[in-house]
Amino acid sequence: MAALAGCRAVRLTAPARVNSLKRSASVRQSAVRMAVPRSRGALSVAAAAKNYKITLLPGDGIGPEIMAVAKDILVEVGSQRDIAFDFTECLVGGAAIDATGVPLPPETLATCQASDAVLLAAIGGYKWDTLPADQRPEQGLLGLRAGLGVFANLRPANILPQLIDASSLKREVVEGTDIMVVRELIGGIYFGKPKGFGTDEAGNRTGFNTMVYSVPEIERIARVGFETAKKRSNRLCSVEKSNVLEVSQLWKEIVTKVHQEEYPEVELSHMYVDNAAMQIIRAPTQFDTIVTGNIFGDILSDAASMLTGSIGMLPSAAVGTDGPGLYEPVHGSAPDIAGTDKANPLAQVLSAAMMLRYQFGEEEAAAQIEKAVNDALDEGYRTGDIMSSGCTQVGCVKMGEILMEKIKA
Ligand SMILES: NC(=O)c1ccc[n+]([C@@H]2O[C@H](COP(=O)([O-])OP(=O)(O)OC[C@H]3O[C@@H](n4cnc5c(N)ncnc54)[C@H](O)[C@@H]3O)[C@@H](O)[C@H]2O)c1
Ligand SMILES: CC(C)[C@H](C(=O)O)[C@@H](O)C(=O)O
Ligand SMILES: [Mg+2]
Repeated sequence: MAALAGCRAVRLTAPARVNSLKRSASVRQSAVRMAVPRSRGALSVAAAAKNYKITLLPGDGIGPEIMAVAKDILVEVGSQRDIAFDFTECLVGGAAIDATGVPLPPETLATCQASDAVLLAAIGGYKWDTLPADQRPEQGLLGLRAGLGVFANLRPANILPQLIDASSLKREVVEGTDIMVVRELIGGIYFGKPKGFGTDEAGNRTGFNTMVYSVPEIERIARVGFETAKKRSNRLCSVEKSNVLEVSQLWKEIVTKVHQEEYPEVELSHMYVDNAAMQIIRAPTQFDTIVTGNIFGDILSDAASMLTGSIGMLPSAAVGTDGPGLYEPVHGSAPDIAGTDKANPLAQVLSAAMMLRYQFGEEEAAAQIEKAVNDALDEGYRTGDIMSSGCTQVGCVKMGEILMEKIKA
């Protein structure tokens, strides 16, 4: 491909297999029809049975360290399964600001939009913290989510038995936790207008944002919530603040309508967000699937992450009705440990597994990666954030090597 400013093509192709029939292009799938891959190409013969175009966005802080691990794992799994990945690395966030002056260069967005999936690490850091809000690295991430139309963010928080002792809560509280937060990702207070700074009648400076949702925006995320719940234990909890906010009153009304008209078989409950934050800590196993708005989902998914031992364990998938999804850890760029080889790469690696499963329907490849993670934990390997007594502490690079051994075994 032609070199784009801020983007670098890295072609990593699996060994040739002559005479193999293949879907020549990659497969995509929609948010709601996640289990049903849709072929975009005709049958033909080529080097690898499948070829997926992936944009890699290492970003800032620990991003490049954890992305390196995930990329190596993908290449190895791909070569074992006759899958070729065409990787293109692009700049986003602070790295893009430094190189181009903006957090989301047009080349980066165009490359992401033209790919089959986007794997992001994290953006942000101290260096850019003093920039005006509209020029910060975080705007790159918001622009990317909006530009890809990925309105549904699936953030699973399930406790792995090996990590129960790494949770800050008691074993009997967290054991059995398996929550899926379905967070609306491209609306609500993050994107509502008007927003900005002003002056009130008394001459005081003000800052303001608008939390707004339209009926179609609520309907589409509600459907993802119900579909997700149906594939799990058929229970959906809609979280809002309808005792105070009009936007939440509409949210509750529309979720209830979609339930009655389209998903009466799913058990629906409603909860105020402040209570939900408390209940997630008090008794997390009461939750199965949660559907909520942008900012509430941001906060609740960080809270849920600590049930599992560390935010360094939690992957996520952001999907729209069609086109490339965005796969990223729930955590940020962890500037406090960047460059020290202390980062836990597992959320990034598990995000790559989610990409294989949700975007491409590569269930076996995804499960192979998840098993490698499980095996490494079973053998007692831990990064610092999930360390418990009796385990072996390793850095990011070493954890990557251990995963690679498991994948190759
Ligand atoms: N999706 C994203 O790119 C994303 C998400 C959240 C925050 N951020 C940005 O990241 C920067 C730092 O934000 P923050 O400190 O509030 O949140 P953070 O998630 O980066 O870090 C919070 C704490 O968790 C630890 N941590 C996070 N990920 C870890 C990992 N993989 N392994 C080990 N420890 C890990 C960090 O060391 C830190 O102590 C900010 O600029 C913020 O805007 C980006
Ligand atoms: C960095 C920030 C814009 C982002 C968000 O608020 O969505 C982050 O906290 C997340 O959870 O992905
Ligand atoms: Mg967050």
